[in-house]
Amino acid sequence: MPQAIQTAFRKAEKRYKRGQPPDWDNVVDLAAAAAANEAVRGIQLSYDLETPATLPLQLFSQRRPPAYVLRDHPGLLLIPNPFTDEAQRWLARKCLCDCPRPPNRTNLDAFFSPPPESLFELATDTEKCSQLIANRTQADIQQSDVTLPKEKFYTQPGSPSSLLERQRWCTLGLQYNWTTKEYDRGSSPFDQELDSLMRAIAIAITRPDGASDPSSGNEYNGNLFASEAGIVNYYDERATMAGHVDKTEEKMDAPLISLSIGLSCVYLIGGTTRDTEPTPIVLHSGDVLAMCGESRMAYHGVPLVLADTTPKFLSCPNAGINDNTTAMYPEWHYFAEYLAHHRINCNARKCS
Ligand SMILES: O=C(O)CCC(=O)C(=O)O
Ligand SMILES: [Fe+2]
Repeated sequence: MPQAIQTAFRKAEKRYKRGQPPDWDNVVDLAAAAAANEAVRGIQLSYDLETPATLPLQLFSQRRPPAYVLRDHPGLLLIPNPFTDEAQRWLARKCLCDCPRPPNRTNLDAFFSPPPESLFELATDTEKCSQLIANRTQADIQQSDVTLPKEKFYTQPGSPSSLLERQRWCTLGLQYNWTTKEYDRGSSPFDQELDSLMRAIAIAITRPDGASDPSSGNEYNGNLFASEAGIVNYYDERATMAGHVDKTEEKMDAPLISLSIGLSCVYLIGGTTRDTEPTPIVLHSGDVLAMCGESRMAYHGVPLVLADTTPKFLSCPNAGINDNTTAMYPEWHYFAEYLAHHRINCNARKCS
């Protein structure tokens, strides 16, 4: 048996494998019993979560929402859903329509010529939904250094909805180059509204000057934060993300800020090697997770997405009927259908 199989992280991933009864012992679920769980400790945010004036809606339902750190994972900070329902709908739209389009890249770019619109918009536009998107030639694919999957799907033109099912990630801002394993400089601007949201979080989690108790494990001054690179991950109910460390950024002192929308999942946070026993956490729609300080170097992954867990204000076809988003999204039922069966994760990093 290869060594990797036996690590504590790998064993935990197997405990949450889909299709078997999950092992809920010791799972940290802040929505269920935060105070009762010894593995977590409540902390006070040092600054208010303030909606940036440039954004078209109220993002946060509280200025100082409860926040938590984990006893065994210094620097990992969790804010259970601080967002208004309207803000979650706005974020979902951003991640589905604005982010996965050129010049940002997606996992499908190696196989299909990316259209100017997002696949979600094409798949839900009654006039455009049946158009086919051209696949790349075998020569293009060989040049791009990716292995052509065995599936026949990747060798013929695809409909927007069939491609949307296989859209797994898009990159934001500086684009990660999988060949050189570095970021390409100045490749595309980071969405300004998303950046201002991420900055608002970075500021709120900053430790106050001179505080003697480094309670959050975050030493970084959030006023210096800027989202330079990021990823939007799209998970269907079967998707997982294997344990890894995000360490390609030149400097790792700034927090990595990560948001969840849609289905809940089990998230594993471990240590700097796979041999550290990870702690399983349930992440729900709207939860904010910040990997600060030493947790920035920690193994983490998503072994399980939990079906039937999307909140009604996202999965109900006429959600938001009474708020400002009605005008923005008259066709919410398309989003509702997607979000009922997917989890979206959007994360931002400062690299320099
Ligand atoms: O989906 C998540 O919560 C984790 C995503 C992640 O670790 C990454 O994109 O590097
Ligand atoms: Fe990651």
